[in-house]
Amino acid sequence: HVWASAGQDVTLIGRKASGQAPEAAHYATELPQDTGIVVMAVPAQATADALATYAPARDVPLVLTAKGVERGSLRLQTDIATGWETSVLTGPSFAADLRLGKPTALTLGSATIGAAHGLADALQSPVLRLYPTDDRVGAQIGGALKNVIAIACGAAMGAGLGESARAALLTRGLAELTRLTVALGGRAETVAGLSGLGDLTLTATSEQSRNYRFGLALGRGDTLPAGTVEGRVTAGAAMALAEQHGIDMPITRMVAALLDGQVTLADAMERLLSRPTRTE
Ligand SMILES: NC(=O)C1=CN([C@@H]2O[C@H](COP(=O)(O)OP(=O)(O)OC[C@H]3O[C@@H](n4cnc5c(N)ncnc54)[C@H](O)[C@@H]3O)[C@@H](O)[C@H]2O)C=CC1
Ligand SMILES: O=C(CO)COP(=O)(O)O
Repeated sequence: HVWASAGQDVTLIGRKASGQAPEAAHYATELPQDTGIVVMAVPAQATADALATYAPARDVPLVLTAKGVERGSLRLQTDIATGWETSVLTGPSFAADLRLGKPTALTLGSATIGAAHGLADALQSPVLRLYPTDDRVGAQIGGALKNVIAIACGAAMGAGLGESARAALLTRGLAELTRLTVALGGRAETVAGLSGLGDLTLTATSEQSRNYRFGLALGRGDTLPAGTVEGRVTAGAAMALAEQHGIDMPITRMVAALLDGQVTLADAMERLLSRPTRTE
């Protein structure tokens, strides 16, 4: 019951009942009868389990914040949360910035634009500006795939390939996000917004990002950091989705192969650079 806004009572699900960290008190371990909006903040691979454990489907809005594609099933987050009125809150935001009250702008994606406007009004604040959309697919593909591209950008920087190479990976990575979004029924204009370009820019250039730091360590040959690095699983899952839909995603494919140990970083970069050129 944190984050009460516009008269709505918001329940936050995002910590296992056994988690005893100081902030555990902010998280619910069961849904109160009178909840108005449920916000879920668990890793993408834990969404199905967290919903089954803590949140039986209700006739209230559920807002998902996880950024990733489910391993095996290849489901987007909204396809996991069936039985709910599901929305996604996504875009460029480090939790640490939000916590300090620093200004942030995000995308709020719902099944209808009316629902998205209603939730945006309820959840936004003077420092949290929300842009409604009814393109949940585009918003989710941007959020999920930017983590994979951020790993590639971190790896390039860690390997000393330079900022020009990073800019190339970021831009061609954006083209991959766009192709997959359109193939899955989303809109290219969504990818050009906060949930795609915005989040990719943040994540692929900032050492605050866990995905970028993971890539940096990979590129430097350092010990890989532990903790939540969503792009690790999503690289393979997104590649499988791309294959299902006949989409070319060379950077994502190289990250997936690198993480699977099928190629070295030097091989991956060489293969990317030696691809036949085509019109941009
Ligand atoms: N940290 C950030 O700045 C941002 C994170 N996100 C996304 O939010 C999602 C969660 O990220 P973080 O909160 O940073 O991860 P985290 O790893 O810091 O925290 C995840 C929390 O989920 C809990 N959890 C794990 N499995 C669970 C389950 N089955 N049931 C209930 N709770 C469970 C854990 O106890 C932990 O407290 C990720 O998909 C991430 O990409 C999105 C925007 C910003
Ligand atoms: O999603 C995020 C920023 O928008 C957080 O990124 P990381 O998970 O890479 O830290």
